[in-house]
Amino acid sequence: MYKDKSKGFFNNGSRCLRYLFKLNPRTSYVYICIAFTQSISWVLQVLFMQKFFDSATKFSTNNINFGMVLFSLAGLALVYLFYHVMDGLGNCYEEIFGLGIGKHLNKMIFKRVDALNASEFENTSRLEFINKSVNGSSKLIWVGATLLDVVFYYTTYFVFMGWYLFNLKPALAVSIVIVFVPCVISQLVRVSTFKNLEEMSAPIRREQEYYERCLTDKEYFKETRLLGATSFFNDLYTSALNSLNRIVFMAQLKKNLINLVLNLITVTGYGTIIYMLFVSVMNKEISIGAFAAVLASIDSLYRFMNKLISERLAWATENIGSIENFLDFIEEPVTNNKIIPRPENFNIKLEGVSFKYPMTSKNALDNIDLTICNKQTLAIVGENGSGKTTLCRLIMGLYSPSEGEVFYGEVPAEKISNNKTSAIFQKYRQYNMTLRENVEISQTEKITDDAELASICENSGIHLESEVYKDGLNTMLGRDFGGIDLSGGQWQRVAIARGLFRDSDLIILDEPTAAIDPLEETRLYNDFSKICQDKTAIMVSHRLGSVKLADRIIVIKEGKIVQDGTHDELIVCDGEYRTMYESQKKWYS
Ligand SMILES: Nc1ncnc2c1ncn2[C@@H]1O[C@H](COP(=O)(O)OP(=O)(O)OP(=O)(O)O)[C@@H](O)[C@H]1O
Repeated sequence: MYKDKSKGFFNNGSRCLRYLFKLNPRTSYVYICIAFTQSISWVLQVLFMQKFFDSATKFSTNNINFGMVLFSLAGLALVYLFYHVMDGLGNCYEEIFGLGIGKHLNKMIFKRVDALNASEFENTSRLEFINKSVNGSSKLIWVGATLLDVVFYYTTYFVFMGWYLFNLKPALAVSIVIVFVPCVISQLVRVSTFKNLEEMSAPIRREQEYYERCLTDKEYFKETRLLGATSFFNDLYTSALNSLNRIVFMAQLKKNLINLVLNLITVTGYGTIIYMLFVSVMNKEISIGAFAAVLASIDSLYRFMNKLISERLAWATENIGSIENFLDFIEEPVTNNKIIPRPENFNIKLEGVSFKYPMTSKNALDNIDLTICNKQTLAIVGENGSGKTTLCRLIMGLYSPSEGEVFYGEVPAEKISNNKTSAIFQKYRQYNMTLRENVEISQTEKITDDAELASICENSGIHLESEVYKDGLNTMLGRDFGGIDLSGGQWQRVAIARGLFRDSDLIILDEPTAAIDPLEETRLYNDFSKICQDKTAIMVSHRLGSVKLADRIIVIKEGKIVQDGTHDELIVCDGEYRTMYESQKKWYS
């Protein structure tokens, strides 16, 4: 949906390299120097090996003295040492290179994700694209490293070996082709086999992973056990696993049979090269040293080629697509720049606002006209799915209306910074951190003291003196790092404290008390009304007893406002509000 045509391997490869040099030029240049020097250390090994064998041969025919042999042996040893030092340095620098670029990439991706419009997360294909792009960020480093290696490491080595063999005997340069052809064929087979494998196995693997989650995931396993569905999921899991294994086995069999044939071709090629070398040395066309050096390097030549084509380039080809996603994502123009400062006192005005979720056909909100006065407390009520949460998100500027406009004063809400909006949602996060951190996270730069924090906790229904919070504000919450686990209602109070902690002129409470018992909820809403006196407050609740103190109540039905007034006004009208209130009255009497 977001990508009609791939930009191709070379185009994406050069984009990838541009980013490496842009993000951390020094690390990239050092990487190139090390790769080039590593390649030279291989080249030197071939030259010094020939030198050593030649001097040993000459010594045996009394043409040079033993000192010269020792000298060339020492040269060879030094070159080996140099090679191992460079190899170690190369391995170590690979890590540094990854970390050096990775930290900049992370910053870049966090910044880009932060600039996304919240409604983009509601579109499945957009969400899939974002996920793939985020995954592509780490791959960019290693595909970039592979491309640098191809140019500065592998090419240097192959060019030298081609030149060296050609100088010895032009026909020997053919050996490069002999090792190259089977590698390429094997790679082509591998790519097509594994592409098919991926296409066939991806849906089965997703199924299998899902059944595994149903059996083992923290969020599923209790209900799975309670339902007695363990063996049901076990059977589904095993059947998916068997299907997957069958497909993988057939693909592996095909790949290995083809590899076997190609290896036979390579062995035949080796035999030919050795025969050519033997004939050349017998005819005195090449020296014994050159014979030994070529013989020793043929194997490394094959390993080099195999690693380059079957591992490095194969991996790069497989992953270039996700890198393209990542780069496209990073380079997209950012549309939701909240650049206009927030006005001091403002009314919130919705003019003809409609909103439709991506990939749906019906408006979730339909032609809403509403003005919320500065410092007013507005309650939104209505049955499930009527549009309350959607309305809150539009008011906050998290979503842009499909039609109409939301204004803060005279300015569209989506253009205004929401640094002074606080929101407590029905689906809140449970952070595995201390109680203090869980609360302060809503405004980390705010300087506060324990007394203020304790009072916010108290207003949110967190009783610090209770047994639960043994270390007071420093009590670790959540099981992941050895903290205590709280009940749903207790976690909800922590989320409320988080929302109240943030300095705000607009606070939105979207059913933050659903897990709290009705009596406690009524108490909390009374407290909210006091706390929210100097700010605009929007509250959503299904329990009408809790919101009747609000300055104004609107009733939403099927995306439209059907009633608007105070509790006293609405209760005397024959309408939705009274019907809902009457049906709940028994809870409060
Ligand atoms: N992410 C989404 N994608 C598509 N449709 C959605 C999405 N979220 C909500 N909707 C639809 O929009 C409509 C309004 O949903 P909304 O969550 O605003 O209702 P609500 O009044 O807050 O419901 P509840 O009281 O159950 O929380 C519903 O019909 C719902 O199915």
